[in-house]
Amino acid sequence: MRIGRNKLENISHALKLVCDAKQKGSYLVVLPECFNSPYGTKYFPEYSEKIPDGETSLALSKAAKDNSVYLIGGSIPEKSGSKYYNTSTVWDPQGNLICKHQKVHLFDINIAGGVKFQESEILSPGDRLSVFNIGPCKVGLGICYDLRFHEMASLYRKQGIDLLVYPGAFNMNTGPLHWELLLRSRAVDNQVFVAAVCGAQDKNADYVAWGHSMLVDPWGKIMLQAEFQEDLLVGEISENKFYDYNLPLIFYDLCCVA
Ligand SMILES: NC(=O)CC(=O)C(=O)O
Repeated sequence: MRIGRNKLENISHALKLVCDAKQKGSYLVVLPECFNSPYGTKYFPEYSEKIPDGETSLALSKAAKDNSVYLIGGSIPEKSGSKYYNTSTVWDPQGNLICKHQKVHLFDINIAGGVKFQESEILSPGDRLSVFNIGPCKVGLGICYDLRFHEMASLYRKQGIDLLVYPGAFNMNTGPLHWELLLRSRAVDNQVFVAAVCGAQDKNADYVAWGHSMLVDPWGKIMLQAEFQEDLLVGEISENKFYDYNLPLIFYDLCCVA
């Protein structure tokens, strides 16, 4: 998804994409990290909202209900009391909030000659895992930098999740080297599907996102991949996928008892 400076335009554009995704047969729709705001700590207070009473939450709830889909609303800057969080909300097809994940690992990075970013100068970290069910499919939720921490994915696996979802915003320094590597690693480590959704590239933004949203199967195979620009990817995951490969099935059983 393209993300600009106009919050209302970002929200209404996201709603249109949810509708398009439904038209293409989607049952679960995922938006990128910080989809209502430019990604930058100087923007977070102005674009932040209370959850679930803010305008973005209300719009997401209505979009989930109108389109009868499960909707992972990427993330938005959340204001809660005197604190700010980077927060993802999940809505069921009736428009109810069924899960909320506050980014646990804040993105503090300083690459010489490259990206410098310090989420912790504004944001507070979340302190818990976030799991929800879509019928028999159990989903674990993380946000961007969370995906670097294999321990977190492994804790999700121990809870029996089938799918890990990461709204994200990797950048032009870390994206080319680490995005695909980490997503495929989390999938293979844990024998689960991994879906990660990154905002589209805008070369004029302060923070230039990597794009390349991706769906990976439990064998580490890339099922779907976007490029730099906005795109709508629709894929199907099913338990039968495990039976495509003999070895992972054995590994899957081992993971279950580990
Ligand atoms: N934006 C993030 O939270 C993480 C990221 O861009 C990276 O790890 O690289």
